[in-house]
Amino acid sequence: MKEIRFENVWKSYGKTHVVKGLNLTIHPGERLVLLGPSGCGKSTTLRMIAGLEEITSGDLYLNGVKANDIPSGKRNVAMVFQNYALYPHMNVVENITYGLKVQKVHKDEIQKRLNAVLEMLQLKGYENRLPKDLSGGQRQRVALARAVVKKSDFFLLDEPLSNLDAQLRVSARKELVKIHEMYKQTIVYVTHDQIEAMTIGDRIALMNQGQLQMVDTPENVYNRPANIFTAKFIGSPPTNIVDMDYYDGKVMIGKQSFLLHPMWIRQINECNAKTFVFGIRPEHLEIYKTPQENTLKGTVKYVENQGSSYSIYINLEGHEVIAMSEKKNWHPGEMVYLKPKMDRIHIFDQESTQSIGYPQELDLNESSPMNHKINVETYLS
Ligand SMILES: Nc1ncnc2c1ncn2[C@@H]1O[C@H](COP(=O)(O)OP(=O)(O)OP(=O)(O)O)[C@@H](O)[C@H]1O
Repeated sequence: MKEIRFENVWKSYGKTHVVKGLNLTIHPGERLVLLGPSGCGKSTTLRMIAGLEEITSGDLYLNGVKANDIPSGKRNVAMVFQNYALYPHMNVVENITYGLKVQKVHKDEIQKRLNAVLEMLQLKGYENRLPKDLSGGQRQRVALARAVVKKSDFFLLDEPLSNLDAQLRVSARKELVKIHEMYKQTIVYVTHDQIEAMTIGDRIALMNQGQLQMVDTPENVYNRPANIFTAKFIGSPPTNIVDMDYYDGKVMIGKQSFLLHPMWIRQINECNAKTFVFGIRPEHLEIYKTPQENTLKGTVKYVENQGSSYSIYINLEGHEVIAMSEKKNWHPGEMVYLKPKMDRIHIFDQESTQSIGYPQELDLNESSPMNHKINVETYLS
């Protein structure tokens, strides 16, 4: 079955609660990424699955069996750590096969698994090298290989790529996906890197301060963030979040306002929130040099080169917001006109910080995060 289930799990050190009431089911064979800022409890959660941390209260089920008290060695898990934790005095082959020998796996079977994994992770030719004579990328592949040969139901990885440079990370991510397609283990992958989370995860579980914020596909986490924290954490530069008032079909920001599409007016009327916060991603905030219909006026503060585009930092009624542009010709002090793409806005309940939800008409899930399918601009003309 290969399922992992947390039921109201708490982990506390004295009076410090580092995981708070976790309810989460990780489906058989999926790649779930635990994402969140430093110290939010990701590693602790992973270590509880591995049996390396005791659970303070609540229940953990592995394959439907309560596992709170099952010792680590009997949990059928393989784990890869950030620092690889290779045995320094053993060569590549010894590192990879040590665990299997301890488990008394037959030597023909060990050889078979070893050959397969050396091939898959491009370690042929390095069999007799000690870890100190390998590059960071090769060490990381040995650590992956050592975990893979165990053929465990659960494959747990704690920031396994963080010591690699950007290029090696990309190829290592591909290798990991390849391994998963071959062995179909249930993978739990800890990272604080949202790009890694987006590319590796079937689903992302975003944590903050010991609490789960949202669990969903990368597309939904990007397109329909459940709360302000998620909207700000996912995406770079982060989502613009601005206090707003709602009045007569309009979003009021300071002294300015813009008209909402009827689908959003309905959404607001049907929700229970009384006060609101407005959100728009920089890539969904159109920027113009001349006045347009239904735009907000702001002043450019400064421009940052992002390589393929520019981030324009703008003063909007005393709030700093960011818009993106492919062009460089924006200048500090210049007046600009901003138009939020109506099918890309986010509205949150100010009190709970949760999203008020998304109009039924919006169907962004099938599109890539940068595309938007429906054209709602026409209602303004
Ligand atoms: N043995 C311990 N005693 C007290 N506090 C601890 C202990 N181990 C971890 N913590 C605290 O628990 C919190 C969660 O730690 P954890 O390592 O799970 O975070 P993380 O999200 O994996 O962070 P990072 O990305 O920095 O590794 C942190 O604030 C940490 O300081």
